[in-house]
Amino acid sequence: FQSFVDSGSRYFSASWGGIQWEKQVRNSAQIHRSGGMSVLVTGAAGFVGTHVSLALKKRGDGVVGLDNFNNYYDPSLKKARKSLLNSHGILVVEGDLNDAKLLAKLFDVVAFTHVMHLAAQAGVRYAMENPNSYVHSNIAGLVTLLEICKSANPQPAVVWASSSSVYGLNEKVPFSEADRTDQPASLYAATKKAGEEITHTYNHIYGLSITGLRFFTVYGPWGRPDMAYFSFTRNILQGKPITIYRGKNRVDLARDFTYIDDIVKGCLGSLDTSGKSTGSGGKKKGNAPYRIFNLGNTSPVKVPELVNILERHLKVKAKRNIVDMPGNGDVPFTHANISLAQREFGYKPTTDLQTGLKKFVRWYLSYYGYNNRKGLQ
Ligand SMILES: NC(=O)c1ccc[n+]([C@@H]2O[C@H](COP(=O)([O-])OP(=O)(O)OC[C@H]3O[C@@H](n4cnc5c(N)ncnc54)[C@H](O)[C@@H]3O)[C@@H](O)[C@H]2O)c1
Ligand SMILES: O=C(O)[C@H]1O[C@H](OP(=O)(O)OP(=O)(O)OC[C@H]2O[C@@H](n3ccc(=O)[nH]c3=O)[C@H](O)[C@@H]2O)[C@H](O)[C@@H](O)[C@@H]1O
Repeated sequence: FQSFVDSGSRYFSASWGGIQWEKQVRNSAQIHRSGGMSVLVTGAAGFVGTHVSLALKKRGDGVVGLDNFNNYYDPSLKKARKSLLNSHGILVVEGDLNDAKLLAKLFDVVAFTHVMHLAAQAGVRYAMENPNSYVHSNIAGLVTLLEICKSANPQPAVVWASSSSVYGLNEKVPFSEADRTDQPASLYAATKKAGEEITHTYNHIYGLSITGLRFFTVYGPWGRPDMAYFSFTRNILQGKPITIYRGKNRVDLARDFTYIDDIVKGCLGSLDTSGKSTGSGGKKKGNAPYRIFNLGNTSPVKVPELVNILERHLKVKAKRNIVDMPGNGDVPFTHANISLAQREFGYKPTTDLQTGLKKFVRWYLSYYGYNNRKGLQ
């Protein structure tokens, strides 16, 4: 097959199909532990997708990845993550969520027990530049995927990434799952909130087991170059200034930065407790779980403090340019109440920002070849 799909910002082609391809898909989905699961991981070449795929494979679950390798940020980093996954026996199929034929084919080849849906247009501020990419991946792509899941026989359980940004202008802290989420501050947040409601209808009408995870600003090795901790590191090392946003009345912005390994544990815990979908072939036969969990660190840190920590690890002073928050969709602070996830599957983050950034910096220096330069070890 040759499929041509609109990935939001460009057209590209991806080859799939054929006996050889099907064999590769089946091999990758093979389960190597009793009671294991076969998981379709969307966004597998992304930051979180790579880590979750590796963790699933490591414990003996079958994993097939899907990613469109779009150019929102450097696709060569996505290709490098794909190579890492390949070296662990994980196939990443190149294709778009909106390619219903490809998705149907994947479900023909493998009876996936679970879908870990992480593919999305991420990033809060980019929504002002390219709003349609959010509609394409986070709304249209989500519906295409759910349509396939609903009709699959057996139906998989779906665990997917929502976002802490759904709390929007909510001022009650810490953020709890029962709090208001009807005042989004960005189109990104609005599409994630829409995702929570769209998935609810598929749970209600078709009996799909749904778990939405509200991740709080995730960071770590193999991370996303568009995020502050990553772009600050790049600029500090290159001697370029960094821009630090400041809130109303000169109040520092703060985030509940959460280390990737803690997020991975939360994803696996969610998959393990997701229960079963109850429908088959598009018909509901009983009620299935619909759950939403915060996955944060419960320990917010101000952005200037994030920069202090990076300076210490990099042993380089940042050139700080402090400006008022430009009304670009950012919220002033985030802070997760994680008691629900703690109760349901023992979620307990263990990595503080200092420790997590050390691991990130070590990876960054090695990946970008800084290790042989003086003063950076
Ligand atoms: N990293 C965070 O801080 C954070 C916080 C909250 C929520 N999230 C959510 O978690 C998920 C993973 O985020 P991430 O940080 O790994 O982002 P990421 O951009 O690194 O990963 C997403 C991957 O999805 C792929 N993708 C995008 N649109 C696609 C489409 N239409 N079809 C197929 N593939 C597509 C991209 O190529 C990318 O590799 C996303 O849903 C994101 O919105 C992330
Ligand atoms: O938790 C979430 O739901 C969101 O977390 C991050 O969004 P954000 O918290 O904005 O993460 P960064 O882009 O890394 O920004 C972190 C902080 O640094 C600030 N910042 C960012 C960029 C910059 O140049 N300067 C700056 O001060 C931001 O205002 C924010 O307070 C991810 O980018 C989103 O995809 C995700 O959905």
